[in-house]
Amino acid sequence: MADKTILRALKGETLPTPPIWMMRQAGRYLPEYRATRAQAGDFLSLCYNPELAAEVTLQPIRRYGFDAAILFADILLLPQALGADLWFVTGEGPRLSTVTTQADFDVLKPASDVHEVLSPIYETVKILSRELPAETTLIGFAGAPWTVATYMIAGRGTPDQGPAHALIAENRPLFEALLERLTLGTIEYLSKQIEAGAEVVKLFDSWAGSLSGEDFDRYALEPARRIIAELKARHPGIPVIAFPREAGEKYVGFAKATGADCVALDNSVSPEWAAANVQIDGCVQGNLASKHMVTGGDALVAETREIVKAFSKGPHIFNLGHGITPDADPENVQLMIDTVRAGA
Ligand SMILES: Cc1c2[nH]c(c1CCC(=O)O)Cc1[nH]c(c(CCC(=O)O)c1C)Cc1[nH]c(c(CCC(=O)O)c1C)Cc1[nH]c(c(C)c1CCC(=O)O)C2
Repeated sequence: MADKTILRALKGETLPTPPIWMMRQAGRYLPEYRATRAQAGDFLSLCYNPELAAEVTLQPIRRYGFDAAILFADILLLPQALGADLWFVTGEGPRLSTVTTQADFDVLKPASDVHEVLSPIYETVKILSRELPAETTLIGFAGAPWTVATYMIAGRGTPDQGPAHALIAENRPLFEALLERLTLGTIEYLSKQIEAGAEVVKLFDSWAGSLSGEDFDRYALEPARRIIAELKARHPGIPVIAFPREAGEKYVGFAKATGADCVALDNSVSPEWAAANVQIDGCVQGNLASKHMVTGGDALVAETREIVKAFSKGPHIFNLGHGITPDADPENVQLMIDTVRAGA
């Protein structure tokens, strides 16, 4: 069988129509997701139930025929596997026990111990690799160490990642020890996802944009480089997508410096700029503003066409610039897909 379209794009092939999938494609905007989540009880129970997690992963594939499915899980399961407490407050978001002192750090488990908690996730991957259509690529993922550290240090999401920056200023060795534990844990976690059947893995560094200068290189770029090098040593040829969200100018050269096969772009950079400055090095993914999934109409169509056209001279995977939101209209998703597949 010819390679799946996403794998071809990741190898650097320019396709007549870009393959497409969507961040958070299994999510609350879909009535079938809300029904399965209710059946599971709550979000974390859904993540740790392999049958139901596989079911929600498959829902957007059945409804839309996306070219890729992304494993249904969360970036905060790794801290939980390292021993942090994790819970979700409805309407607010995640809460974790915090790591701000050496004593907090000392109770965390070693990276090699994460599999006990995470084994249901590997089971979900196994189910999916059996049940997905032959043409659909299975993407595994993890949070990048910096982004996961920001949640572990603050115990919640923060607008400016202030607590993590404060820890860097006050106790850099402790911050770096936490980042190191997360780097090793991420390698373990993604390695097992690949062994279970993930064909591509993606590193989500949602808060990379709050790092600047040398801190960006040390805490966003360098951990990504190490994780990618180790994964490729263990699993030769495994493609990796890196998403240093809101990296701006730092998107330039990021793939070369880290060994990533593809850089995912948020919608704060224009597709014309990114084609000239980032896609020259290889595959890019992105970058339609997710607000169009709420507002739809002519603006959605025009913007989608512009992105397809801007990236048409090189390898491109169509996606949003960030996750789809719960208030999105499922019909707008169909309109985006139809527009991409109709060509620019
Ligand atoms: C920062 C972050 C998290 N999780 C994730 C990130 C990085 C990407 C990003 O910036 O969006 C990544 C993530 N979260 C989820 C996935 C599954 C795969 C996918 O569909 O893309 C992925 C890849 C499911 C989820 N993760 C979460 C949901 C919603 C939970 C629900 O059903 O109530 C889903 C579908 C919950 C979650 N999980 C997290 C937050 C802040 C929240 C609450 C915010 C919200 O409610 O949207 C942490």
